[in-house]
Amino acid sequence: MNSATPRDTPPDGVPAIELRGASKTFRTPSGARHTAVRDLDLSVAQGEFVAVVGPTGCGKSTTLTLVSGLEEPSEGHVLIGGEPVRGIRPEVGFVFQQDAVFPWRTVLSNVMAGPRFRGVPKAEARERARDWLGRVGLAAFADRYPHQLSGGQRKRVALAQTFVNDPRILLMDEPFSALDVQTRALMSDELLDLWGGSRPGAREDCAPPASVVFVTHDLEEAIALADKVVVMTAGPATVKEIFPIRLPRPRKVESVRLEPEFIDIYREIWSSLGEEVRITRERGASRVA
Ligand SMILES: Nc1ncnc2c1ncn2[C@@H]1O[C@H](COP(=O)(O)OP(=O)(O)OP(=O)(O)O)[C@@H](O)[C@H]1O
Repeated sequence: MNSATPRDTPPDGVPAIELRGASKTFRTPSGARHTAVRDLDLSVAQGEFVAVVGPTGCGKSTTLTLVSGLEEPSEGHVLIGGEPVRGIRPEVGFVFQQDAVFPWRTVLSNVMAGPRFRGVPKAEARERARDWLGRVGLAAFADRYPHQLSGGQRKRVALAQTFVNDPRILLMDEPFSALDVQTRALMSDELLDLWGGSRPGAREDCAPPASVVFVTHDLEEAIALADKVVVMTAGPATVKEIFPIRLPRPRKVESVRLEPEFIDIYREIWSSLGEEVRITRERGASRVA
């Protein structure tokens, strides 16, 4: 990460993100109440990479929305660095499935937009944007417009757009799910490089890595990327089980998934997750019937 903007990190031992008994109930258009998340306890340590998996519609995105400050919990607490979340915070970065680009701006201008919005002078913002475009392999594409890029290249722009702001917290909601399988694996490796490039011992001049919450439907992706995998229950979501992933880093997703240890942990997590997927399917079937 860019060492030009040192970030405030919470004191040692304070979790980067904490949800305590968090619940979220929405009012639907018909006026009914729908609980998306209930009594959720989750803690993400500083610099930790946490993947969240759960059946479709269970409440994973809602959980991210609570951490982002876009929504407030109906009950319970959401803390960042030990402080209650009130609104969107500048140290939080997002990457979603959809691209969040200005179609009328060049790639460089899109990557500069975040720092400019945060008050960074134009020349410095341009220099930082160029640096990050280089790191994501798009130095030669700075003057292109988003529609002139492939899906994988647009995702790289999204990563540059996010990392250029030096986020302390990184929230990712199925960021690679629209990509083909090979591009997806490549992007996962690139994400790990960008995130872990500043891990202690790797580059001592840089800030510690961001704390990541990565929502995905893909259990292989979750295990390959994360330090721990959180399995959510069928909706309303709460934490069912947490599995530490002790596969060594640095990892390459295509090779790590062939390790016997990977296959063992996959089986173990799937026996927990599969049950929730079945419950969700059965509910869907009984609603249709
Ligand atoms: N603003 C809202 N108003 C009403 N209901 C909502 C709102 N946002 C989400 N929901 C409902 O809350 C539940 C959880 O939604 P959420 O998007 O968090 O699930 P998810 O696990 O991310 O789903 P998926 O895996 O399909 O992406 C769903 O039933 C959804 O319809």
